[in-house]
Amino acid sequence: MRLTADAFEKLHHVSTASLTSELLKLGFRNTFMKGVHPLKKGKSLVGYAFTLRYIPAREDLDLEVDYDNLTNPQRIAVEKVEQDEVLVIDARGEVSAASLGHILCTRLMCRGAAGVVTDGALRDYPSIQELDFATYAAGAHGTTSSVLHHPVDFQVPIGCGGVMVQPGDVIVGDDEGVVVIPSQVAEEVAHKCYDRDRLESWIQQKIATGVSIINVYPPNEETKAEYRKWLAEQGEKTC
Ligand SMILES: O=C([O-])CC(=O)C(=O)O
Ligand SMILES: [Mg+2]
Repeated sequence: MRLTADAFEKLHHVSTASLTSELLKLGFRNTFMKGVHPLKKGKSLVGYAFTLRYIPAREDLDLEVDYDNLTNPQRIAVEKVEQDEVLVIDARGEVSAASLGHILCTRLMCRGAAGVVTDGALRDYPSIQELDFATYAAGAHGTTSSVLHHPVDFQVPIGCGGVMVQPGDVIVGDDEGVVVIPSQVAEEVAHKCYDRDRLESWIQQKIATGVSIINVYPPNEETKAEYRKWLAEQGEKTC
């Protein structure tokens, strides 16, 4: 299920914190990945999950140093990720070897991918930071993936940072971290969250002038009316 262009764009302008609150209202409590951080601050991420699952490596199967692009699920996945998709890797939170590195990130960027998210590590970390590409990881490690990880399949449900990710779920990242939005609610959540963030930034500006949180955060009917008036003055349609 794909988002409207409007909803996709709005998700670039909402915070992951706000998204977790909107998802909580719908009953989703576990949506924010633990321990997964942006390599590049100020680069937001919005895209559709393309999942890749790693299991622990074993010496008889994972001794390859020259990965076979035709048989290795990691390499096959990299050549399948499409425009606006995010490669989300289940690395079991293991950061003692990389999930992938600079060249594979570059290939994904050139394929039009929106970004890479792993709950493991990335290698070539300083070079990846130089790319104009949204990348999120739990750490940096110079060692190649096959020492620790056996890529086993892709486009299956996975866990990443302690959160379930289904292929096609909407992934949103900001400087705080990464949120997973179940695809069936993503359109609704995008619009509600955008409206919520506008209201909250108006409230924050009001609180910064020294007024009490009482009746303002959360807003009572009077404060809501004041906000609607302000929105109308901005020439915006009210929500
Ligand atoms: O061999 C690897 O782990 C991948 C790698 O360094 C890269 O993508 O640049
Ligand atoms: Mg490399």
